[in-house]
Amino acid sequence: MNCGSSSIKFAVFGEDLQRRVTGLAEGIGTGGEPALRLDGGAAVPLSGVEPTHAAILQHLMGEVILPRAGRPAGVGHRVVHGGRDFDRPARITPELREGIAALAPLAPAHQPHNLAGIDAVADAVPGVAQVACFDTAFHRSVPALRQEMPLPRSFAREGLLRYGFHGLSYQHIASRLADLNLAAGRVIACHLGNGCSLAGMVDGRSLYTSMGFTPLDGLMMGQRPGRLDPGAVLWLVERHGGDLAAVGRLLNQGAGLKGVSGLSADMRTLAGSDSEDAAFAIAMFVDRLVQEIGAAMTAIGGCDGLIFSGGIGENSAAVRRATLQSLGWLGFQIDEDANQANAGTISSKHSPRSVHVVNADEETVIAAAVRDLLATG
Ligand SMILES: Nc1ncnc2c1ncn2[C@@H]1O[C@H](COP(=O)(O)OP(=O)(O)O)[C@@H](O)[C@H]1O
Ligand SMILES: CC(=O)OP(=O)(O)O
Ligand SMILES: [Mg+2]
Repeated sequence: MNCGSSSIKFAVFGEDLQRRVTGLAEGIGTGGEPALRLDGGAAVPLSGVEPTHAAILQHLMGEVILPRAGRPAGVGHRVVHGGRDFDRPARITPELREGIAALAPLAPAHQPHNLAGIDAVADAVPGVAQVACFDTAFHRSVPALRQEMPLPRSFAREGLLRYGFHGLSYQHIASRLADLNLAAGRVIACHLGNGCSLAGMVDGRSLYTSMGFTPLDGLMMGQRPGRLDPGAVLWLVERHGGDLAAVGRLLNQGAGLKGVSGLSADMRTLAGSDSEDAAFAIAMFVDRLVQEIGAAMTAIGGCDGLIFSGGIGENSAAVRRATLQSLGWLGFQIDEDANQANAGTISSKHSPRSVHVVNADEETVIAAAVRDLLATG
C-alpha cells in the first residue's frame, strides 16, 4: 500500500515478488470524482464511494483486493516519515502505530493517509501481519554534517534534522544500478513525481538528498515550493496574521507548479497549455532541478550517472531535454531519439556521463521487505 496525498497505489504480489494485481485510485480530495485504474486499464469512476482516503481504502479492501487476491499473508505500507528512530522496515504494533502518528505534523500531507491505510487493512483483515516501510530510512547514511542544520546543535538532538524522503524509490533505483553499470560510482537520482527530490549516491548509498526535515525542501514540486528563504516563510506568516495553518496549506498545497502557474499541479496540463505562467512554472522547475543537480554533484564529488524517475522523470522528454541542455557543459550529452522514446538510456554513446530513465517502483521494495520480515518471524 502506498497512500499518497491524493492517490492510493497498491499491488498484490506472490511469493515470487511478481505482481498479481496493480491498482491506482487517484483524484482523492481534489474536488473531482476519484477514479480507479486496475492493471493499467482505463480509469473507472469510484461513484457512490465517499471521496476520502478512509472510505476508498475500505472499498478497495472489501470489493477489489480481497475478492481478487484472497487473504494476504502480510501487508506492507509506505510510511513517509520515520524520524530518527525508524531506520528499517518494522512490524506494526500498537506502539509503532503511535510512533508513526506522532510524526504526522512533520508530513501533514502524507502521514495521516499512511495511517488511514494501516487502519483500513486492520479493519478489513483482522490480525494480518502489517509492516511499515519508511521513506526516510534510506537516507540515514547521509553524513551527520549534512543531516544537521546550521543552528544550535541542541535542536538536532531534539530531532531537527534533514531526513530526506522518497527512500523506497531510491532503494529500488539502487537495486537497478548494477544493470546500468553504475553499481560502483557516483549517481544522482531524481525522483520527479508530485513530490520531487533527488539523491546523491555513492556505491548505492545515499550521501546527499534535497529534501529535509519535511518533504517541503529542495526541488520545486507539483504543489510545494522546495527551497525557500526562511525569511520568506517568516514574512508569509506575518502576511497571514500569524495563521500557521494557512501558511502550511499554502506551502503544502498551493505552491510549486500549481502556485506559479495558477493553473495546475499537473505537468501534463502545464505542458499542454499556452499560458505564459505555465511556461514560466516549467522553466522554473527545470532551473531549480539544474541547480540542485549541481549541488548534489559537488556534495558527492562528481557524477558518473544521472537517473530520472517518477511520473515527470519517466514521461516528460521536454523536462529531461531542457535539464540536460543546461547541464551540457558538465558532460551530459543527450540522444534525443532515445529521449523522445523514454528509453532506458538517453545519453549519447560518447557522453562522458550516462543518463537513464528508471521506472519508480516503491511497491516491489515494500513487498520484498514484507516477505523478508515474515520469513524471519
Ligand atoms: N506524459 C507525461 N508528460 C509529462 N508529465 C507527466 C506525464 N505523465 C505523468 N506526468 C506527470 O507526473 C506527475 C505525477 O507523477 P507520479 O509519480 O505519478 O506522482 P506521485 O508522486 O503521486 O506518485 C504529474 O505532474 C504528471 O503530470
Ligand atoms: C515524500 C513525498 O514528497 O512523497 P510524494 O512524492 O508521494 O508526495
Ligand atoms: Mg510519488
